[in-house]
Formats: sequence, structure tokens, C-alpha cells
Amino acid sequence: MPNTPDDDTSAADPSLPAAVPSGGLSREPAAGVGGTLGGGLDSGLGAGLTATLGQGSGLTAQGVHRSFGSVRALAGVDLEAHAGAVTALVGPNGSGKTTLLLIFAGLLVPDAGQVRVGGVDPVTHHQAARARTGWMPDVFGTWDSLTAREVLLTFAAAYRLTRERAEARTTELLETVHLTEFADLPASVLSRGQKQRLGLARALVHDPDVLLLDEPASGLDPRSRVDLRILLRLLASQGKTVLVSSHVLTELDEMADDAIFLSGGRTVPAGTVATAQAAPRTWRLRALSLAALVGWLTTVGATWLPDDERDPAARGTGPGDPPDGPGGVLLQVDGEAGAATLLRDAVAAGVPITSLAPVGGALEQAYLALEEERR
Ligand SMILES: Nc1ncnc2c1ncn2[C@@H]1O[C@H](COP(=O)(O)OP(=O)(O)OP(=O)(O)O)[C@@H](O)[C@H]1O
Repeated sequence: MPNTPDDDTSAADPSLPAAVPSGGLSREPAAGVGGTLGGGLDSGLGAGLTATLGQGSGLTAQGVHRSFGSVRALAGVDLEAHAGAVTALVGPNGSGKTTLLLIFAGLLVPDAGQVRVGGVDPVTHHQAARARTGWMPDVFGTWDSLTAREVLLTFAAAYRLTRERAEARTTELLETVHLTEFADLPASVLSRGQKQRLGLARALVHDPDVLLLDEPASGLDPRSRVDLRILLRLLASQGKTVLVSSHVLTELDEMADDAIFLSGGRTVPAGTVATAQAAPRTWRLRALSLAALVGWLTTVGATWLPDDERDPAARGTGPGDPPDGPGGVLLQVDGEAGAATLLRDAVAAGVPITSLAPVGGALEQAYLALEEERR
């Protein structure tokens, strides 16, 4: 049966929150930045849909389709993002990430399928869902005439926070995103990264249970990226559901507990993701003497590639003519146990190893393996 929206969500302006009832806004706000880094992908990466729609927390989607004219942006999305966890939404350009986030945010209506935000259908119970949801779009528009503080106060008012509460929350959030000194400047003069930080504060203004973040780290400097990571971990530890889309996979690796891959508007099945993850990964092995390292690898019959990226001088080097001095190679290693064996054997053979580490993170490797599979 088709869903009936309680207003025209497809026409909604993503930069404006719907007015929401005051209920549900009384909890203490998130504390400022200060949590510890946690995360890392666990074995549940890409876990399948296990809960049923309508559960009281988290995000769920089932059979979601959405087209724009003849373009099928979403062609069957099933996913679950848990409360208390940061979930990465990963996929190539045009795979449907923003479209899905807009549907969760109640700003687009799916053609078919169902979604729930904290147990609420954003299509049929638009305002209740919005009260639970903080949405940070990838591009943050500002009103030229408003200061950063006024932007937050305006959004707080739209969410019906009391004036007193709105002012306290605004001051606190400006501090959290390190914009206090810019609070009374027109938001239009903020740099791209500062605007991103204001966008994050705006998404948090009503202390939502669910956070939807589209490329939140884009434009942020390294310090701000670390702060973002710490803040998202902290919010998850407070029981919030955090769904983050990003192309910066190494960053997602460090903050996400779980990951969902989209490809061509569909969720990649958990089994396919698990297979991609289980594939041997590329590791970088370096030694004080590249000649000794290559000599030993040749002796044991290992297959390797020159580490062109790190050692441009070694580009094109064959097994027979390694340059003298420090250098490294790339090779496929079967898991951490394989890496331990490789290291043990190299050291036992007297190769002066300096480092052995995977190239890229778990998410990047899984992503590349999935890409490879699709070719
Ligand atoms: N309003 C629209 N009108 C027409 N086509 C659209 C519209 N919005 C999205 N699309 C199309 O839907 C598909 C999915 O777009 P979407 O923005 O969701 O992808 P994405 O995964 O977020 O991409 P990116 O990583 O580049 O941000 C694309 O082919 C896009 O061109």
C-alpha cells in the first residue's frame, strides 16, 4: 500500500527544519568534545537486516526504491543502523547515498518500500520523525544576513526550544564545534570548513536521537576531522544512531562500528561484503635493505610488487636488480596470522625489516575488492 505523507515532503527545503512539538526535547544535551576515540570496524561489518521494521530505535529501510524520471537512484535498499553505533554508508558516486539520507531525513518520499527513524515512519509521521532526526547535508547553505549564533537560534526556535534553552544550547554547541569566536559574525563569511562545523551544530541543536551526516568531514582541516570523529563516537556512546556517508574511507574506518555498502542504488548483500573482507589484503613490507628483502622473497618464492608509491626510485625494478638501501614491496597477505608468519620468517632469515602494515584500512580494502568484483 502506498504511503501517505502528512505534508509534501518532496518539496521540503532541506535547510529548514519542520516545526516540531516540544515533547522529546527535554533530555540533557550532548556533552562537548572530550570523549575517547573508539570504534574500528568489528566483525559485524555489513551485517544483514536482522530486526524488523518498527523497532523503537535506530534506522531501518526495507525494499526502498526511488527514481528521478528515468534515473533509478535507489533500486532496492535494505539496511539497519543500530542505536549506540556509528554506521558508515559507503558507495561510489551516484550509488544513491544522498537520496537514501534524504528519505531518512523525511525530505524525499520513496516510490516503494519503507523506512523507520527511531521506530517512526518519516513519510506518514513526518514531524515526529523530524523531531528525532538531525540532518547535516553535504552542502550547507547560510542566510547571508544571519550570524552563526542566529542561525542556531533560528533552528532552535523552529524546533520549539524555549528561548533560554536555545541560548544555552547555542553557546554550548558553538563551543563544541570551536566557533565561539565567530559566533557573532555573519555566517556567510565563514570558511567552507567553518560552515561545515556550523552545519554539524545545527544538526545537533534539538539533541536528536538519530544523526544523518552526508560527507561531514568534507572541507574540514585535520584537527576538525579528529574532533568530528571524537564527537561522533561520543554521541554514539550516548545511545544515538549515527549514519555517516563519506568517501574518506580511512576516516570512516576509525570511527565506524558497522558499514553498509551501496552499489547502483542497491545494498550490497552482507555475504558479498564478508567475502570481500575475507579476501587477502595488500600489505607493505619495508626493510633497511631492499636488496636483502627482495633476495629473501625470491628465495622463498613469494610474489610481490615494487612499492612504487613510496619508492619512486624503485619503479620498474625487477626481482633481479633491486636498488641498494632502504625500500619496500607490496604483497598479498592472508590475514593477520599470515602477516605474523611472514614477519617471523623474514626476521629469522636475517632480513632487516623496519615495518609491515596493511595498505589502507579494512573499509577501503573491502570497497576496492567489491569494485573489482563488479568489473
Ligand atoms: N533531484 C534529482 N534529479 C535527477 N536525478 C537525481 C536527483 N538526485 C539524484 N539523482 C540521481 O540519482 C543517482 C543517485 O544520486 P545520489 O546523489 O543519491 O548519489 P550519491 O551516492 O550520494 O553520490 P555522490 O557520492 O556523488 O554524492 C544519481 O544518478 C543522480 O544523478
